[in-house]
Amino acid sequence: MNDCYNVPNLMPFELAKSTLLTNVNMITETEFIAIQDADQRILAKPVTSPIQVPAHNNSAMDGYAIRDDSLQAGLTGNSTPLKQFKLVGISMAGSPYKSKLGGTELNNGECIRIMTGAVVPNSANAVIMQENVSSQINPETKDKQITLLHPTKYQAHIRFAGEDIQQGHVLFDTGYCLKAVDIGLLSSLGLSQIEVFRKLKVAVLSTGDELKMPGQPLQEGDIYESNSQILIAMLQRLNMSVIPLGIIKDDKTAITNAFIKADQEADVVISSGGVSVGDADYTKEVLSEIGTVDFWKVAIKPGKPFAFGKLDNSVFFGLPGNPVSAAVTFHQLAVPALRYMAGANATANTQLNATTTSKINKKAGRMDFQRGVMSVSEQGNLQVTPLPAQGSGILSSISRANCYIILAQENQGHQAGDTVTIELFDSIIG
Ligand SMILES: Nc1nc2c(c(=O)[nH]1)N[C@H]1C(S)=C(S)[C@@H](COP(=O)(O)OP(=O)(O)OC[C@H]3O[C@@H](n4cnc5c(N)ncnc54)[C@H](O)[C@@H]3O)O[C@H]1N2
Ligand code: MOO
Repeated sequence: MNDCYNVPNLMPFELAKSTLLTNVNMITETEFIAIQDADQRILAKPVTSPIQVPAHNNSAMDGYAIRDDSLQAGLTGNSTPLKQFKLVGISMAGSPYKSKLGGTELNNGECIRIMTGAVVPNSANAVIMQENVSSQINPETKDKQITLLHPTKYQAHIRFAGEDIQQGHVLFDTGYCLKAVDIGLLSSLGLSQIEVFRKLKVAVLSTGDELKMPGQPLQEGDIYESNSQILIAMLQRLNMSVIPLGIIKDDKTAITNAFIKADQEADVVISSGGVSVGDADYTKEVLSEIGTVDFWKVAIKPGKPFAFGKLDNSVFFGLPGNPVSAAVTFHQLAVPALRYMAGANATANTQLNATTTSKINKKAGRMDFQRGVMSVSEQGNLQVTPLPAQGSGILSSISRANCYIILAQENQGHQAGDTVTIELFDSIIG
């Protein structure tokens, strides 16, 4: 029975997480990059808008910009239907209206043809969709004119200069992690480069004599390596520079040499396996000999034998070998620290209440991150189905999950129908 209730010296999860954050440093080096390369990069300086957006009043519709001095703010439908306007010119996107004499404004009773996005003259006080007018030649003056088929509102369909972003406005603070639409926003401000923190360099290695890379034949007792594949994928989603160091044998000298090499190349070294108390578990021993162990063993399940420490130049995370334990400890403990080191603002994953559809087994002693499938019941309520296989070696179970069921350290399980806390998988693990 692997019951750790009576095992002393297990650090509570929240304390482990906060200890990690207070024992790592944020990188200071920054670089200028093209905005096309800025997705998921972390800002090293706030971004302030150099211009106002939109730069000019412009039309939200294809149609006609009119000047009707009887239109007023706050009144609706106050332009008489069948009112007529003399057509004096055209404003296209990128080519504003100019009269034959070079004027850019309208007189009362005049209109121009206008396209979506084209500059609206300051003197115009509404844009009319072309579907809502008829156009004809004035029989007396022979001028081209339009007739409004419906009343219009004051300033209808005009997008105003600066209504999106004011010049000088701080759009993003230091530590903001840019996403795809933000790149478009930066481009809309005319910014071609931004200053970001350089990428964090993270070395990943797996320890274990039994481990083989996919593609190699398995001898008796061997298994295919999976932890580093999970970690590398998550690090890539975090947009960090990964240094893959492969599989290291359960040999103290080999592990020592691998840790020293990793420390020379990376800001962070992450190993998995060999961190428990078995005869071939050298991770913690080597860490204490060539670096320091800040803490070892956390009161969480899966992932109890998690080690955190420092090497000469880098921070060290020793993850347990069981694949689910490695994935969960990386996600729950290492990721917040890595994000902080990379310069990113803290984020919290979404936690919700849900009804469990089946019994949840749990002994007091360690905080559980059970794996579940969140869904919406026929009645429209949030529910969670705990996955039947919660073993820390069962990868297929976490692969099917879309959330954690979070059970506090002293919690002793639940009956079907109870309300539990779930945490939705984020884009790093999910
Ligand atoms: N006497 C005790 N034994 C164990 C304890 C304990 O407290 N006392 N803790 C258990 C818990 S909890 C965990 S978690 C594991 C963690 O052990 P290690 O970190 O030393 O991991 P290993 O023994 O090296 O491997 C465990 C398991 O995982 C497989 N593995 C390892 N690396 C990989 C990899 N890269 N890819 C896929 N699978 C991997 C390995 O073959 C083992 O099956 O210790 C318990 N024991
Ligand atoms: O219970 Mo271990 O912590 O298997 O992951």
